[in-house]
Amino acid sequence: MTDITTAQQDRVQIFDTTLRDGEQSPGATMSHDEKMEIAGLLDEMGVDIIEAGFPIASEGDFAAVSDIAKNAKNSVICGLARANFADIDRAWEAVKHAPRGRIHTFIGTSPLHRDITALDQDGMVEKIAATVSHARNLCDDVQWSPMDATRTEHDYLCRVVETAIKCGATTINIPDTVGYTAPRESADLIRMLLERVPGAEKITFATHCHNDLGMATANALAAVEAGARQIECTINGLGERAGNTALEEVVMAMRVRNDIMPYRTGIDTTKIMHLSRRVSQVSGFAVQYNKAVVGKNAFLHESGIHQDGVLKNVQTFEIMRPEDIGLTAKNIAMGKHSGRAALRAKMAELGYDLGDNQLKDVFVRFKALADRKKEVYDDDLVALMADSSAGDEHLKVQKLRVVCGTEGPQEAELTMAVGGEEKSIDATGDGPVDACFNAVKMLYPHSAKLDLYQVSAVTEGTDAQATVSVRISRDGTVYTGQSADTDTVLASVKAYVNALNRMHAGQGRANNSALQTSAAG
Ligand SMILES: CC(=O)SCCNC(=O)CCNC(=O)[C@H](O)C(C)(C)COP(=O)(O)OP(=O)(O)OC[C@H]1O[C@@H](n2cnc3c(N)ncnc32)[C@H](O)[C@@H]1OP(=O)(O)O
Ligand SMILES: CC(C)C(=O)C(=O)O
Repeated sequence: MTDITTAQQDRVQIFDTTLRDGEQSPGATMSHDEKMEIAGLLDEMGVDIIEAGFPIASEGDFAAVSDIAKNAKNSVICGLARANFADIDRAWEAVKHAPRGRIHTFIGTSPLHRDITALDQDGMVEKIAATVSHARNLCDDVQWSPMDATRTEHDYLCRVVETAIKCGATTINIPDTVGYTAPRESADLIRMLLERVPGAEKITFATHCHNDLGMATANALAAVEAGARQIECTINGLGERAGNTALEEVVMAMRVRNDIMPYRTGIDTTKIMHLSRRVSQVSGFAVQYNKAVVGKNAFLHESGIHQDGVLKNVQTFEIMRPEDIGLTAKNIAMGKHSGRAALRAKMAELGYDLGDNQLKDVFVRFKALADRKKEVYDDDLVALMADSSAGDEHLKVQKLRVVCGTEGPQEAELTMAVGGEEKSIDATGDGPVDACFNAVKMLYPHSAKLDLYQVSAVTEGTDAQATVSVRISRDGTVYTGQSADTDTVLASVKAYVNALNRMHAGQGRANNSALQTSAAG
């Protein structure tokens, strides 16, 4: 017979905040549709709680959280709120549509944050009592966070946590807001709260770590060992500054080292790779090659001794099986002679369930790519999917010819459909990309500013595809575009046009422009 108490004690809830804290990374904007897609994938993967946004922040955030709540299947949908009634009411308005909704309210409790909100210790306790009670009157599932908990005096932290529990909080999250703590201290803090706070045994403690000193994963796991039973994390560790605890890292650590960390999650780990790729694509944040679990090199072996070992027994240099995170065995080689059945099967391996119409479109583009490239790798196909665009776009690149080289100025001849009307222009610039962007702007005059232009090679070789991310902004709203092609200049123009199409369709996000501080002053 299963020991139910032990089983429950071993279960760690995964709270994903890619769509809230992750999206707070400067520049990591996601459109409404992209958020819906990512939330659907997180729900399917078995994430227990999805923090879908900060509903009072903007109409766009409110709409995203409401729509995600309406479409939720298994996950609890959570909205963030500051310690005031207006934020809490707005969060409830958004999450109440979910089969299970949660309000997450917070306030900074450390001396630095008490100064900012101009509250003394007693005043803050009163505010916490009033706001947590208000949230609990609206919703049965209330999470409360003392922001900057790891720099809050212990006695005061115990007092505020006790207040929140008494007023109805069901989860208490202990954030290491600035990535300041270290593993032993992270564990000691949770242990101290469990020992000292009356009622602590009735609620779930959560851990929310940032990676400023590279310790977010270690700190989260240490908190779990001490009794926390919810980890807050993001896909690829996306998040403010150096990011949050990476979901894939904590989940795989508990799975691979279950001998010393005997905890369970509800995550279907085979969905990790697909989510990692999609979040990277939609946020425009590339995953570093040597990133734990999901980096391009995580299962690659180049040096002879390692290759020899892996060939004789893969466990010599691999502690996880690639298929456990959804990296498929490459037994279907894709090339110009492949047909639709193989493409559909390969795409399914990569996590894309293609309907008949989508397969038709992707197949045409796959064949065009296979004609230009000797081998079509999995990453090429993923890039091809990122390049999928709707047929009814306002701007469409039709023809492009570029002259570049040592004899400047570089020139671009561009033909583009603008609202269905074909237009052509010649333009010059400082380099081929500049010439092309100038041509686009002459055919479609606009006042948007180019904030980011980023190119990365998808695979190796001179025939590799380039993926290009472009970010533009206008009147405080940010629009992103992506494209991939073996022709880097064409990929650049298509990514730019993709961002402009989103601007035309009003699919942007308010720009909480990043403040940057520098040690140099
Ligand atoms: C650690 C974290 O990740 S916390 C979440 C951070 N995320 C974000 O801030 C993203 C979304 N934020 C936004 O869109 C905006 O900041 C808004 C809409 C929430 C607020 O915008 P504004 O009203 O213009 O306020 P602004 O951003 O300038 O300042 C924040 C205000 O909230 C107050 N505040 C901050 N945290 C809290 C809190 N937990 N409870 C109550 N008040 C708070 C600040 O003291 C400040 O108040 P003030 O305007 O009276 O000085
Ligand atoms: C809102 C809180 C939980 C937060 O994001 C932090 O403190 O980092």
